[in-house]
Amino acid sequence: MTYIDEIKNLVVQKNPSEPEFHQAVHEVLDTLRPVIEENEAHYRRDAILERLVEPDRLIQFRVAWVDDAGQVQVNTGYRVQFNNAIGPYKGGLRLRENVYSGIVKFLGFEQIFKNALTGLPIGGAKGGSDFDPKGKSDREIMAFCKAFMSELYKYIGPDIDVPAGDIGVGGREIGYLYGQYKRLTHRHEGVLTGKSLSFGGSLARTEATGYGLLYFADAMLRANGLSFKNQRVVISGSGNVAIYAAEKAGQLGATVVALSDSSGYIYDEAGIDLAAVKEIKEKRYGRIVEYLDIHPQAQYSADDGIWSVPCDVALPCATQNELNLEDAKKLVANGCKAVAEGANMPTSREATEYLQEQKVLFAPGKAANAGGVAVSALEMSQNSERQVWTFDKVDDKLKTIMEDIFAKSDEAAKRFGFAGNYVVGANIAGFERVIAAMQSQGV
Ligand SMILES: NC(=O)C1=CN([C@@H]2O[C@H](COP(=O)(O)OP(=O)(O)OC[C@H]3O[C@@H](n4cnc5c(N)ncnc54)[C@H](O)[C@@H]3O)[C@@H](O)[C@H]2O)C=CC1
Ligand SMILES: O=C(O)CCC(=O)C(=O)O
Repeated sequence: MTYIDEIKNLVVQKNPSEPEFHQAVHEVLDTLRPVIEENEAHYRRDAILERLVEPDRLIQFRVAWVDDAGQVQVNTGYRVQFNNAIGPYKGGLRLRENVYSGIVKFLGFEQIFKNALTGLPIGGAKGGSDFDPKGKSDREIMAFCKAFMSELYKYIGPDIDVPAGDIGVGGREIGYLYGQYKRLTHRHEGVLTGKSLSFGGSLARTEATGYGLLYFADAMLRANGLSFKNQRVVISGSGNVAIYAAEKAGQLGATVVALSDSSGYIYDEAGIDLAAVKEIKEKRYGRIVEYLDIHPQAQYSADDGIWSVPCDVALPCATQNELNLEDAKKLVANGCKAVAEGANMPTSREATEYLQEQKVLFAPGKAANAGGVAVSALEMSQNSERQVWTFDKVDDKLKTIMEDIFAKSDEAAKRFGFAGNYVVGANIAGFERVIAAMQSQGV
């Protein structure tokens, strides 16, 4: 059995019933074959892969809070501090009913490579809870966030572990979490990113993941003789990543015709009115179907069929495994030329392989959505120097970082004979940086 196959089996055996974690590890390890085969003897001696797939620690805790009816509710909180070879642990917090250790571990594992690709000093982590924010009052959200931070604060710090947002965690939640951290520790410091501009947030962090996705996708299109000009774009989700991906797509000359949420999708042939979506999602915390109240000419489908909408470029920006083989076949049949992942692992492995076989350009999430965490690292820099940079300064740096990630992924793919396979390129480029740091620091 090869070293890689041994480790794949080990991960399944040691982490039973965690299919998302297995999926993320298997996909990465399989693409690393050429590097691992070249260095197998000393990687085995140093147990490099065994160390890479075993988190430094997984913290799990009870979160008890009181709902509006006076009933005590109990959720489970998690933080996986996966690997800090490159810098302090860094990665978001997800609030969603399906969060459990397998989701947190898959996200934390992906985050190691993503953060390495940014070139900035940040290690990999992720966390969250099975709390479902849908339909909760503002007071309930605050009560939950305070209870969550009352335990998490013991394990984090600006040079230890710096959480941020992910699904269900935006500026409002980061504010409540930060307030509780400050109350408990008596310290005003850069312990979270994605903060409001009024207390240490960075300009352009809100836009960063979506804008960064478009900077990466644009670099990929241009390298292949294409561009966003006059292209039809379909984007899943309508949260932070999707909204700002749509905004930048419009600025690059494309027309976004569809967006979704977990209940269904809207299709607007004239191009989605983003101001309306922002009003519904960022202010009212409403559902995407409400778009029809403002634009009755648009169509709404209460299903997950968004990938049947014809497009030139597809940007999955909602959640893991939301684009499967059947969806990929529909995209190809409709002439889709490129898929770029704004979400983490949104495309199933079979769908990814099918798209690549069909010569659809494919940008993997851990490279293409790294703009959010990259600007989070820039927020940490601003907090450390007690400075606030302009929007343009942060946005320029973001663009440079994303173009650099594309160049690194492209170069690594070519170096190992996989030109144009950005999945292989991104995994190898991220792996090389993490392994170099781990080896320099000994066991
Ligand atoms: N916020 C960030 O900076 C970053 C987020 N990501 C990833 O991007 C994805 C989206 O995150 P955010 O936009 O931050 O979260 P969000 O909570 O702001 O938005 C998530 C959106 O996806 C929709 N959604 C969830 N499940 C769905 C489904 N099965 N089908 C269709 N829509 C669905 C929700 O209704 C919501 O509109 C996640 O995979 C996250 O891990 C990746 C990098 C950074
Ligand atoms: O900004 C951050 O630290 C985390 C972003 C994140 O969770 C992600 O890249 O998936």
